[in-house]
Amino acid sequence: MSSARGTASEAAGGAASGDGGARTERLSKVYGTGPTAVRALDGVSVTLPGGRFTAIMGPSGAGKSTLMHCVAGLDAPTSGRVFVGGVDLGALPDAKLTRMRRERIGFVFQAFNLLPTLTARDNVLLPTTLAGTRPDQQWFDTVVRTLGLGDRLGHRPAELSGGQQQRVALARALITRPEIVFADEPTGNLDSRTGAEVLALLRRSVDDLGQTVAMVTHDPAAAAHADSVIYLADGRIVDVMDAPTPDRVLDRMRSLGGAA
Ligand SMILES: Nc1ncnc2c1ncn2[C@@H]1O[C@H](COP(=O)(O)OP(=O)(O)OP(=O)(O)O)[C@@H](O)[C@H]1O
Repeated sequence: MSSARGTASEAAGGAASGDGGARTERLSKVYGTGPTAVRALDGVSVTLPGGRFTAIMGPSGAGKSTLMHCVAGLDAPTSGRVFVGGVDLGALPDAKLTRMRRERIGFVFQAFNLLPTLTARDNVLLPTTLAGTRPDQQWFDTVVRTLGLGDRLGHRPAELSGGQQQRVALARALITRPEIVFADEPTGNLDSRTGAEVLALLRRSVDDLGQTVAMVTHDPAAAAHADSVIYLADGRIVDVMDAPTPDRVLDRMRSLGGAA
């Protein structure tokens, strides 16, 4: 299965992309009050289209983490709305929001965040264990095969390389077939070759498994694995680039003053 690739205007929030993925409407987030208040997001309307891989870039303090946390339901916006899979997060009572986060949103972090006492298999299955649901064995097998984890399932995290640990974390994020997977600097702790492998697997989860991925990164080479790149500066979207290449991303980052 191959993903349909949309256009820049879709990625920027123009055209509807069905109920898959996530989108925001005039999202604002202000931290604090009075003269010291910080407007981290300033009216951001963006679509993270279903079945696509979107990178989020921008200089330090641009609002990337805040955007990701608001769309993932980890932080409440000051104003505006967030939809994940067509569901308005702001309209959900706390218990339903928690369930939504657990079952319909996947996370991959720079620090892997695996439980050290559990095997790779039990780490992957943790979201279903916590939810008290039965894992879909066929999907589990597909994810494990796609990510090349078949012969590592009995290992604990300390017995795995960094790249293998990140693959377990990605499998865990995918096990519930979430509406969207958020990856926050997922290659930040990996050497460049292992990082490239993990990025290729994120890419494959979109192309072969039909998943939706949004990744925050400072790395132009990482962003070039995405279908499109959204650039934030001072809490606003300042550009969207389709079919990014490392050179084009680097040029754009330089012009925004955020090149590493
Ligand atoms: N909890 C908070 N309280 C106050 N200000 C905050 C808080 N979190 C973030 N900010 C501010 O909001 C702005 C956006 O921060 P955010 O972490 O979203 O940026 P970022 O683009 O992810 O940066 P980086 O690339 O450095 O991680 C910054 O000015 C930051 O200082």
